[in-house]
Order: sequence, then C-alpha cells, then structure tokens
Amino acid sequence: MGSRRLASFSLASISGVSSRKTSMAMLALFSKSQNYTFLCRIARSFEFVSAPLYRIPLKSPFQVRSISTPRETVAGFDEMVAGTQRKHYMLGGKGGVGKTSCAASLAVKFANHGHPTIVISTDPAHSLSDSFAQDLSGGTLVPVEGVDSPLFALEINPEKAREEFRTASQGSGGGGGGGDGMKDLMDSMGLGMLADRLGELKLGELLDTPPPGLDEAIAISKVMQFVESQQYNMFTRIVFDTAPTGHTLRLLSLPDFLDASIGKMMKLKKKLASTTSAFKSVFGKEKKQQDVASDKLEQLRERMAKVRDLFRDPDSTEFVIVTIPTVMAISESSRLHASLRKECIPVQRLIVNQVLPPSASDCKFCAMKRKDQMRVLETIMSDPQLANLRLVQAPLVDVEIRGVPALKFMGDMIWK
Ligand SMILES: Nc1ncnc2c1ncn2[C@@H]1O[C@H](COP(=O)(O)OP(=O)(O)OP(=O)(O)O)[C@@H](O)[C@H]1O
Repeated sequence: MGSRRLASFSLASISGVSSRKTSMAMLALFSKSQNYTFLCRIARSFEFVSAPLYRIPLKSPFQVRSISTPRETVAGFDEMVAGTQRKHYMLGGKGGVGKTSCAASLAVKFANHGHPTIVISTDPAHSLSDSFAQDLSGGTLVPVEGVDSPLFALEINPEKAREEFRTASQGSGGGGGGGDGMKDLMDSMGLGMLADRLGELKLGELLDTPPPGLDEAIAISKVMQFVESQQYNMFTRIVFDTAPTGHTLRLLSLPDFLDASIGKMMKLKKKLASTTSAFKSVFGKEKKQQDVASDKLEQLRERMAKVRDLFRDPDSTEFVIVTIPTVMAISESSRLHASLRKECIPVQRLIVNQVLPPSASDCKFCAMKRKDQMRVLETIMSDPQLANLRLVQAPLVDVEIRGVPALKFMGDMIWK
C-alpha cells in the first residue's frame, strides 16, 4: 500500500512531461516489480520539467520515500475555492519563511478560479509590492494585471491607522498626552479618583508605547470596515499577508484586551458624564468634543469585537501557518498553533515552504541540507500541535518569485 502510494506520487510528478497513460503503465510495472531503482532511473531521465519561467526539479522515488509521510497531502484547493460566500485566509508564520509569496500566490489562484479577490498586507514591513513587482504602497486598492478575475492588492499603513486611533483616544481623555487636561479638570472637580481609575485602564500607556500587534489590529479593523461596505460586496476571497508570528499572536489577543479596556472606559465616562452634568453649561464645548471622540472609540471597539468574532468563525476564516523545514521554524509554528487554538482561531493547513528538491542530492552541501530538512519534516509527525494539520510541501525554486506569472507558477505548486 505504502509503496503504491509512493509510486503514484512520483508518477504524478512525471506526468507533467509524460502522458497519463504512460504513468499508469509505469505504475502497473512498478507494482509488479516493487523495484525502486527502476522508477528512480525513469525519474532521473526526466530530471527537470520545463516551466514557462522556472524549472521544477522532480522527486525521485527513493528521495520521495524519505520525505513522504502518511500525512503529506495536497492543500485541498477545491475545498478552498468552493462556494461564493466570502472567505478570509490569513497567512502567518515566522519572518522570511515565504508568507507573502504564499499569500500572493493564493490570491492569484483564487482570481484565476473566478473569485474577485483582495490581498492585503498588514505587515508593517510590507513586501507585497515586491512580490507582485508592482507599487502597492499608496494605502488604496490597486488592481493587479494578468489574472482572469478582478484582483486588488493593498498595503495598509498601520502607523497612519494608529495615529487616527491615538487622536481619537486623546480627544476622549482616555489617557496619554491628551488625558492630562482631563485629569486636571476632574481633579478640580474633586473627581481625581475616577481619573486615576481611567489611568489604570492603561489606554494612555497603550498609545504612548503601543504593544506590537496594535498597529495591525487597528489596521485590520479598518480593512474590515471598508471591505464590509456595499462597494466591495463583489469580493468573495480576502487574503491577508500578516506580520511575523510575534506580532500576529499579540494581534489575536488584542481585540479582547481593547474590547475590555475601551468598554470599561466608556462605562466610567458615562458615570462621569452624569456626575458632571451640573458643569455641562460651563464645559459644554469640551463635552461635545469628548462625545465625538467617545463615539469614535466606541465604533473602534465594536469593529474590534467584529474582527475577533470573524477570526473565530470557521465558516468564513482560516489561518494558514507557513513555515520552513528548520527546527527553529517548526518550533515556532508549533507555538503559533497552540496560541491560535487557545484563541479559537480555525487552522487546518501547514505549508512547509522552501523544501529542497531531490535533485539537490547532486551537490554535497545541498544533499546534507536536504537530509536535515527531511529529519525536521519527520518531527512534524510527532508534534502534538502540528501532527493533525494538513501538511503541504512547497519546493524551494531556483529563482526569486516575483510578478504574477511567477506567483501563478508557485500557486500551482502549493495550492492543489
Ligand atoms: N519556495 C520558494 N522558493 C524560492 N524562493 C522563495 C520561496 N518562497 C519564498 N521565496 C523567497 O524568499 C524571500 C522571502 O519571501 P517572502 O517575502 O514571501 O517571506 P515573508 O515570510 O513574507 O517575509 P517577511 O516576514 O519578511 O514578510 C523572497 O525573496 C521570496 O521570493
């Protein structure tokens, strides 16, 4: 059973250059002979499959055997592409593992399968422009050429989003620079204790030295607001290229944190408003400004809560972990998955990117490296956090992946 599976895997690779019929005949022969060397020879005779831009090295059965595990599987793209209900895919993982390339290639593939798609980078260090070889830095949706259905890309400016949030919060007297005036005012009214309690909510601290992930949380909430508008109804797939793991983890817990902080602050402010009603006529103007700011904060809180609920809805969202076959990256992915589970974020797929192809055995350094990678891949099977995910391997290709044709090529390798 195992050998038959290995053989069909190899033949599937070969079928890129030979006909399906030939593949079947070879499989039949192989099943009879149970001879790896035989298939190895055939595979080597097709050392490379020519692709429009790149070469994909083939897997020989011997080498496939060492990496093929019972769980190695395809991504299940049919499932991902099915249905016209809007779905969100968030790709995240350690820095530099290929999150942007995987996210961009997924967006291209969705668009080429009939889904009007938006791909959004929420990583403060954007590389979506580089990946599409197109300037996407303007903070607005930019159409991407060369795909079958509408595809728009956007790099959001988290700094700008945070600045807006800061302005709104300062105006509301929620702490930070703008909070001092409010505190003085409250002190003068004998309400210092309430002001202290507002301070305890740490919103000011949060804005003065924002924790990593806040930028992204605000940015995502802004994006959600705008993609929910009538104008963008037509988009049925939204792909997020998220910031490296640390940021993402904090981002995931932020909506709860902010929800609680802003919620508490609103309650206190309401209490304060009734206590100070006698002063309304004196401080009327200031009060009005504060109300506007409070409304803004309240809106942000509601949006954050929506984002949090959306992240947790398996019917509309999936977080795809991208990693590479190194011990450090796999350990980080394992921790990421544990945290995502804790936050009830749906995860089904693990992309192991930059796997050296079998042909790497031709060079001693690469052969060693590949052996190392294979050992790491095996550890995934015994990792309690990762063992149950769909494991998808993406080969390391010999050129940089830039531009739509390259992304299409990459997408066809990963998203099968
Ligand atoms: N399978 C692959 N084969 C060859 N090169 C790859 C592959 N995947 C990604 N790369 C290259 O690796 C580099 C980093 O990829 P990418 O920007 O997608 O990673 P990232 O995880 O988004 O990085 P960051 O965390 O810095 O945002 C890019 O030059 C990209 O072209």
